[in-house]
Amino acid sequence: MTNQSIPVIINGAAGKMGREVIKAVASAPDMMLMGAIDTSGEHQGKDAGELAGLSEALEVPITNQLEPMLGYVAGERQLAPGVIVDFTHPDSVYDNIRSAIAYGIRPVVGTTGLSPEQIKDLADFAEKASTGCLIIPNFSIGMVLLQQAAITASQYFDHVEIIELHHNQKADAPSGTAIQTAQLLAEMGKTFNPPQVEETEKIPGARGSLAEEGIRIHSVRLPGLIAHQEVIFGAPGQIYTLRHDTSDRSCYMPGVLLAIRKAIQLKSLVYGLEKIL
Ligand SMILES: NC(=O)C1=CN([C@@H]2O[C@H](COP(=O)(O)OP(=O)(O)OC[C@H]3O[C@@H](n4cnc5c(N)ncnc54)[C@H](OP(=O)(O)O)[C@@H]3O)[C@@H](O)[C@H]2O)C=CC1
Ligand SMILES: O=C(O)C1=N[C@H](C(=O)O)C[C@H](O)C1
Repeated sequence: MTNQSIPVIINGAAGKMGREVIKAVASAPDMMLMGAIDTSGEHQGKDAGELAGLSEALEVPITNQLEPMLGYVAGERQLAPGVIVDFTHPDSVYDNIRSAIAYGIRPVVGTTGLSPEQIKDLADFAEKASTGCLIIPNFSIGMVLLQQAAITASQYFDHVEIIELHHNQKADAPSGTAIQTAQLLAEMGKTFNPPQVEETEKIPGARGSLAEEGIRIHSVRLPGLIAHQEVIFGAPGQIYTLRHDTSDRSCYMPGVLLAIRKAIQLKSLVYGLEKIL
């Protein structure tokens, strides 16, 4: 660790993703973990390293004091610019990002559930503050590749639906990844799924949620799942299915570390891992 190391705060440190990020940051030679924030009552004061399952303590206690931590890292002028990684909850992520930018700490955000209006507002705020901010709906390289394949396929198929499948602790639906995938296809400039018949939903929601440009998203929540997505294209006589499966949350860590390194170079908001690869 040197003064050139990137100071990192993890918000949501006691959660499923937060614990993975603790391990990843602790093993990155160019980063130092300076703070571990979590509102969960049962973990206050515990050592972040021990909570994440490391054999040695990191001497970084879990605390719920976000603003004092932002102020402390912002005040460490001899260090590189600070970064806060956010894997918390859709209800708090907007305020977390605004607070971090106000202190000049760069947010790297994995938490989903932000509305397009909130993302626009945050982009304006980051631009005015000349502060880097990354909002990444999915940090896995496999999902970026799936989305690129889907963009290619969408040039040749007019019919497509998305199925996303997640563990049943997930707060938001549809997933941030499915929404982003639909947005990327919608940017191709065509309307998908022209109606073939007049449909009636006998049970509301049977046909899933209607995202941009006629693309439907179906959300499955079950114990035993982690994070999975299918993009299914159909045409007369053929089906083309793209599928990504997460079997371990460590798959997100190369993307998280890349985003932390990128965040200190940026002066505005970037949305999507594909923009920094
Ligand atoms: N972009 C990506 O690649 C990925 C994104 N995600 C997203 O990340 C988010 C977190 O996922 P996951 O780790 O599975 O969720 P968890 O519920 O396991 O972890 C979230 C943690 O944050 C805590 N928390 C909640 N609110 C706050 C707050 N305001 N301030 C600080 N801590 C808070 C929770 O405490 P408590 O339990 O007490 O509420 C919990 O410990 C979700 O939005 C998920 O969709 C997940 C995986 C990959
Ligand atoms: O909650 C999760 O687990 C995940 N959330 C993100 C999303 O909503 O897309 C990313 C990944 O699917 C895992």
